Amino acid sequence: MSLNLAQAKTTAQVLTTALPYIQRFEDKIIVVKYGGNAMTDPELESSFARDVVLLKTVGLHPVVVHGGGPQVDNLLKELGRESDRIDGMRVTTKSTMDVVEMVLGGSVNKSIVSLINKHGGRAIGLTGKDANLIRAKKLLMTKTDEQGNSSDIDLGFVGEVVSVNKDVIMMLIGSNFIPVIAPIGVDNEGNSYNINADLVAGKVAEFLHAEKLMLLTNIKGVMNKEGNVVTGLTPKKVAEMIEDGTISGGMIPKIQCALDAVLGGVKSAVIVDGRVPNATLLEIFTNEGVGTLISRDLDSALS
Ligand SMILES: Nc1ncnc2c1ncn2[C@@H]1O[C@H](COP(=O)(O)OP(=O)(O)O)[C@@H](O)[C@H]1O
Ligand SMILES: CC(=O)N[C@@H](CCC(=O)OP(=O)(O)O)C(=O)O
Repeated sequence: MSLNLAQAKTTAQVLTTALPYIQRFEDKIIVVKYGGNAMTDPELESSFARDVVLLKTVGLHPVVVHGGGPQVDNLLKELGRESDRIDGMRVTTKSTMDVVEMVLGGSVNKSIVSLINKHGGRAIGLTGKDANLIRAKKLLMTKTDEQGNSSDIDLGFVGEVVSVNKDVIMMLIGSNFIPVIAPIGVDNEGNSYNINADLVAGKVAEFLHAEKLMLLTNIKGVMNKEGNVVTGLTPKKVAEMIEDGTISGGMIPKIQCALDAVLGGVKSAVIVDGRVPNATLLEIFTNEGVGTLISRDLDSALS
C-alpha cells in the first residue's frame, strides 16, 4: 500500500489514509530519538511536535528521547570553552558536565516539552535523574592502535545505561503523558553522567519492549562510500564499515545502538532523515519508510 501523507492537508485526511497503520501500531510504544542536528529549523521542529501529538492522539505511545550535542557545543563556545570527541563521545569533565546538564536537562528539554504542549500534547520532561529513571555507570572505552596495542581512554563523566525504570515511563504513558527524556544518567552516589542520546534511546526502547526505535538525524540514512543509502545492514557489515572508516563520528554509536536494540528485543529500528517534513509519520504510516531499516529478523529483512 502506498500513501502520500505529505499531500494530506488535514488531520482527517492523514487519519483516513493512515488507518490500517494506526490499527497495526495501536497501543504500541514508539521510541523517537530526536537529535540535536534535527532541531535547527523551526518549521521542522513544529512538524516533529505535531507528529508526536498525532501519534498519541490516535492511540500509539510515543516516548521522546532527545539529544542536543550542537546546542551544548554552542553554549561551551559562548563560554569560551571546547570539548573533544572520541568516536562520537564528548570528553566530559566535571565542569563540562554542568553545562551538559544545563543545556540538555534545561533549555533543550523544556523547549521540546513546550513545543509538544503548544501543539496539544501533554509532554512531561525528565532527565535520567528524575525518579532514578536512568541508572548509569562510567563508560569504559578501550582503543586498539594499528600495532594491536590496546589502551583505556578516560572520557570523564560519560556514562552508559545500566537500567531504565520502566514503571515510571509506563505510569506516565498510562496517564496520557508524552515522556520527553534528556540523556543524563545517575549512579548510586547521585553523580550525573552524560550519555550519548542514541544509546539512551536504544536502552529505553529495549527496557520498554518498544515496537519501534526511530532515530531522527540530519542525513538520509547510513551511507556507503559512494554516498548511497544502505538499505540492509548486518552486525558483520556494520563492523566492516566502521573498520574501514565508511561509518564514523556520531554514526558509530547510532548504528551500534540500533543493532543492540533489535538484538535486545525491539521489533525494528530505523535511522530516519529528520529534515523531511512529517518524517515520523511517514516512517510509521507508509510502507516506503524514509531511512535505513534494521529489523529483528536481520537475515530475512536485510537480504
Ligand atoms: N556512513 C555514514 N552514513 C551517514 N552518516 C555518517 C556516516 N558516517 C558518519 N556519518 C556522520 O554521522 C552524522 C550523524 O551523527 P550525529 O551528528 O551524531 O547525529 P545526531 O546529532 O542526529 O545524533 C551524519 O551527519 C554524518 O556526518
Ligand atoms: C557522551 C556524549 O557525547 N553525549 C552527548 C549527549 C547529547 C547527544 O547525544 O546529542 P545528539 O543526539 O544531538 O548528538 C553530547 O554531549 O553531545
